[in-house]
Amino acid sequence: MRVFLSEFRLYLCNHVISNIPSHRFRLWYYRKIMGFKIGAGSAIFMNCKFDCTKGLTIGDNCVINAKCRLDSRGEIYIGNNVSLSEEVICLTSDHNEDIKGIYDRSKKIIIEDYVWVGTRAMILAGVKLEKGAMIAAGAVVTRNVDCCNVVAGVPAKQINSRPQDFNYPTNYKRLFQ
Ligand SMILES: CC(=O)SCCNC(=O)CCNC(=O)[C@H](O)C(C)(C)COP(=O)(O)OP(=O)(O)OC[C@H]1O[C@@H](n2cnc3c(N)ncnc32)[C@H](O)[C@@H]1OP(=O)(O)O
Repeated sequence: MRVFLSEFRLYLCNHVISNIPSHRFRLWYYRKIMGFKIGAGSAIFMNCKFDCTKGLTIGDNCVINAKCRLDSRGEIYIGNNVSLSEEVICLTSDHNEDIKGIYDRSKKIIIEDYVWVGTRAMILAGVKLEKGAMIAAGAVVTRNVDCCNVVAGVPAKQINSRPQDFNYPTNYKRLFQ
């Protein structure tokens, strides 16, 4: 019964709640029913998917754009003023290839303040994106990214760096999105 209720809560989250065009209602469900910690002024746009309850912390004034997948089985920590573009994937769990059979392992993802992640980028388990890092569209990030570095490609490598100017607003909400 416990497993059924837990799976049903996740089903509702990913297939019903995520389709409701109300930021306020979705945030209520994510905070109260899913147990996510979400700061003031942050928004999670429609059709985002999650792999479990709890394990997700999002700071203030962040935007998680539509169709992102946040797998918080190994915990995801997101600081303040972070922007994840559409269809970004953060994966904290995989299988340990060194052991015969299938053995799950999970590692925490940390995304610090003012990080911007481009569309369809993928952040893998154990990665830390330091303050102000920028991830190009479509990058697969397998290693930590230093403060203000811009990385692109598969696997992601540094292509540039950006100025440490963090005095800009990052949060916004759009109707019916
Ligand atoms: C919040 C929102 O929803 S915003 C909407 C979402 N927008 C996006 O996802 C767009 C993300 N933007 C990008 O990916 C951009 O390419 C940026 C910001 C990462 C880099 O832009 P710039 O600094 O102008 O880089 P620039 O275009 O000069 O390219 C530098 C090099 O990196 C390469 N490069 C740039 N972007 C990428 C990419 N996504 N993947 C692979 N290589 C890339 C370029 O080909 C170039 O290589 P070269 O020097 O060998 O020719």
